[in-house]
Parts: sequence; C-alpha cells; structure tokens
Amino acid sequence: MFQTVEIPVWLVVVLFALPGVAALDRVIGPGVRWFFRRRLERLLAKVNARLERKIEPFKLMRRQDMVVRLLYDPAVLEAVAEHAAATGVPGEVALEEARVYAREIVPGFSALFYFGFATRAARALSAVFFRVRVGVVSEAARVIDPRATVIFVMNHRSNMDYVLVTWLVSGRAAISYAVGEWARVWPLSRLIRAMGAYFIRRGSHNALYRRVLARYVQMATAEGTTQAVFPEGGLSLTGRVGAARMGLLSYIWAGFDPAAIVKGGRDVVFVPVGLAYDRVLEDALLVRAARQGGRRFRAPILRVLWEALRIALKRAGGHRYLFGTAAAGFGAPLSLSAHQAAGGDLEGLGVRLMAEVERVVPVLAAPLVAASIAMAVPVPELVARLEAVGAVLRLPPGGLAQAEAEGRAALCSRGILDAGGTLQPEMGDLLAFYAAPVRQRLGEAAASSDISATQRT
Ligand SMILES: CCCCCCCCCCCCCCCC(=O)SCCNC(=O)CCNC(=O)[C@H](O)C(C)(C)COP(=O)(O)OP(=O)(O)OC[C@H]1O[C@@H](n2cnc3c(N)ncnc32)[C@H](O)[C@@H]1OP(=O)(O)O
Repeated sequence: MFQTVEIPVWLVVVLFALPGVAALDRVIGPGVRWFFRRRLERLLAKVNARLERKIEPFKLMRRQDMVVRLLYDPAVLEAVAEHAAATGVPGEVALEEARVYAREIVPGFSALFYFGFATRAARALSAVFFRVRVGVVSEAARVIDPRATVIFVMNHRSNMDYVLVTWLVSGRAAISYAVGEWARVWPLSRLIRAMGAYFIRRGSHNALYRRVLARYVQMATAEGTTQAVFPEGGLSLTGRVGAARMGLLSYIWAGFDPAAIVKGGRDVVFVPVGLAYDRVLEDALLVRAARQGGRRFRAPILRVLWEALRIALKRAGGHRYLFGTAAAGFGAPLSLSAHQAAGGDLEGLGVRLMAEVERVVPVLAAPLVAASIAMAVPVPELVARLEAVGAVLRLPPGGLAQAEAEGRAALCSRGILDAGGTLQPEMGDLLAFYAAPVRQRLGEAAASSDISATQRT
C-alpha cells in the first residue's frame, strides 16, 4: 500500500496533463464551440441573404441525426422487415445493414467548407483552365417558384463539369450532387460529403439499398434541397448527350405528390444544363474507352485535376485560359407538377429533359471547326445551319474568321491538326469526339456504336 512505485517521467507528464486537458475542455471548450457556432451562424446569415435559394434546415441537420431520420423512416423500416423475411437474417442484422447504407449515402454538408473553400477553389480552378461563358439562360429559369425544389440536370463531359457548375450557381444556391461510387475513397469521400453531395451505388440489385437511397432522395427533394444529377450516369464517350438513366428520376417521381403543393408542399423544377468545352481534359481516356468498347477505365477527379495542373504548370507563361473556352447553357425549366398535369409520364420526362439539355449545349470554336472538318462543310455554312436550328453559339467576338482561327489553334495544340491544318493520323476519333455535339445539334443521328456510350466515372 505504501511502497514506492517507479514510473517514467513521460507517464507522469501524461497523468498530470490529462486532468488539465479535461478541465480546459470544460472551461474553454464551450467558449470555443460558441465562437465557431457564432461564426457559422453569421456566415449562414450572410450567405442566405444573397442566395436565391436559401440553405434549408434539412441540409444543415447533423449528419448523425439525418442518418437516424432516414433509418427510422417508415418506408425504410418496412424494407428492413421485407429484407429480413426474404433473406432469413434477424431484424437487427437487417437494420444494421440499412444503417450502413444510410451512413454511406447521407452527406455532411459544411457551409463553411462549401462557401469558404469549395466555391472559391472551383472559381480559381475554372479560371486557370478556361474562359468561362454562360451560353444562354432561359428567361423562365430566372423566375422559378422560390419554394420549389430545383434539380439541375446536366450532360456529363468532364470532371470539370461540377467544378464549373458549382461556381456558376454559387451565387444562387448550394448544390447537392449525386456522386457515383468511384469517389467513395478517403479522404475524397469526406470532402465530397462536406460539399453536401450524396453517394449512390450503380448496378446494386439490393432492394434494401435501393429503398434507402430512394427515401433519401425523396426526403431531400421534399425538404427543398437543390440538387444536381448527371442522368447519363457517367462521362460521355462520344461527345454526344446520351439518354437518361431513370433511377434517380423514378425515385423523385415516386415521392412526388402534386396534390400536396396546395397544402404547403413543394413543386419540383428541373433545370436542364448543357455543358461544352473547347478541350475536354479526359478526351484521350474517353476516346480510348469508346474504341475498346470496355467500361473499365476510370477518370478519378484527383488524377484528372493533377494531370491538368501538370499541363498548366508546364505551359505557365503567364497566360490564362489554357484550354480555351468552357460554357454552360441553362435551358427552360420543367415543372414536375405541370408535366404530370399535362399527362406526361416518367419516360417522357427523361426524354424531354435530355432533349432540352442537348438543345442548350453551346457551340464553341474548337467543336465548330472539328465539325466543319469532319463534315467537310465550310465554317460559315455550318454556322448558318446551326443558326437556322436555333443553336446557341458562343464564339469569339471577332467574327467567324477569328472563331475559325481559334478553333484551329485549339485543335492544333491538342495535336489533332498539324501546323498546316491537316488532320493527324490516328486522330480521327478525337476529331469525331469534338465534332459530335455540333453534329448532334444539327440533328444527325448517332452511329449505332455511339448510342448510350457513357462511361462511369
Ligand atoms: C476543387 C473544388 C471543387 C468544387 C466542386 C464541388 C462539387 C463536389 C461534388 C462532386 C460531384 C461529383 C459528381 C460526380 C458525377 C458522377 O458521379 S455521374 C455518375 C453518378 N450519377 C448517376 O449515375 C445519376 C444517374 N443514374 C441513375 O439515376 C441510376 O439509375 C442509379 C440511381 C445510379 C442506379 O443505377 P443502376 O443501379 O444501374 O440502376 P437502374 O437500372 O438505373 O435502375 C434503378 C431504378 O430505376 C428504375 N427504373 C429504371 N428505368 C426505369 C423506367 N424507365 N421507368 C421506371 N423506373 C425505372 C428501376 O426499376 C430501379 O428501381 P428500384 O429497383 O431501385 O426501385
């Protein structure tokens, strides 16, 4: 009892430090937390004052609370019971499985991270690589019912898509993206969650998982969370806008009750967005995947951005816009209640949305020149044809000669044309890739191998 115990000095330090840390946590901890909470509240008030679509309380719920709310949703509990009965596992095991799915899906939005870092980084990154232009903004897109839930529906050309759109829309709303399983790697997954994005698994045939995902999407939509989806389900391998996969749209459709709008519920308004680039950062990967007909390649965002940054550093001679112009067109919004009231069905919704996305993809100089070469049609004639079908042209202001010169220069720097303007051997696929959106806008049908050629990212 009274013997002497010999212990190392470091242990003494630790033993004395622990109560000190605990006391500090008690005394200073609340103050520090209060300080950060006040900062966050002030930031939110500032951000909400300028946002057209305010950040809703649902988005700010603690991740843990949101997981619990999703897990104990009656439809999820019903699915848990069905899963237990179908597989023979005990109810608690099935519930635990649902908890894993809920934890995987639910985001952990941080306003501080989104507005303090992500939107600024998105802006800086976009400006290094591209001269960013807005192709067209439909008048109706400016006057959407402020209570409606807005869902941006976009074509997927590049990993720059969400960087670009996040920045372009940052003055109006914070967007929650549906992100494929490719990004579920630490630490990227944490950053993506902090941006308010939710994860989705593709090709899962697990009914329980599907129900949890469906309920999350329905809850977020009912609570007014502004979202963005790439209905094609991956990057376009051909350069064309592909058909919509119906999963997320079908969940939104199933959870929507137009009769609830008069009782304070929300309409859902889809805003089609068409994206176009003079240079797609992943072009070689996509064209190779299309050529091989495989779907195994991945274009992870970090690798793509690293590659782009490497090229940028190499060429950094003080000039910006290394990859020419990138542009986004915002099409006519489509109200889900109006679509249903007019007798439209789910399939029709997908078709209408993708047609509008295709219609507002801006025509840029490099794709224009690529199409002119691929179709053997002079640029002025091609422009006349595009104007005749109402295409949105986002060309340099100096006239067609300048547009043609810039387009050629972009194709030369990409190695598609040589200095004399001749198509380089082996570059036919890449030329076709850049020409594709213009040809599609002119109503040319896809080659049979092009149909629904999108690559999972
Ligand atoms: C530095 C600063 C940066 C700043 C920046 C910040 C932003 C930081 C965020 C990052 C952002 C990243 C963004 C990544 C971009 C992507 O990751 S794109 C790829 C992921 N996105 C998508 O795939 C979206 C579209 N896909 C879908 O909707 C898919 O359907 C799903 C939901 C993923 C499921 O796919 P699937 O497993 O292949 O299943 P699918 O055959 O489509 O069927 C699913 C369901 O739809 C139903 N369905 C299918 N067709 C129909 C039909 N015609 N009618 C009725 N029902 C139908 C099926 O019956 C099935 O129903 P359930 O069995 O679930 O009840």
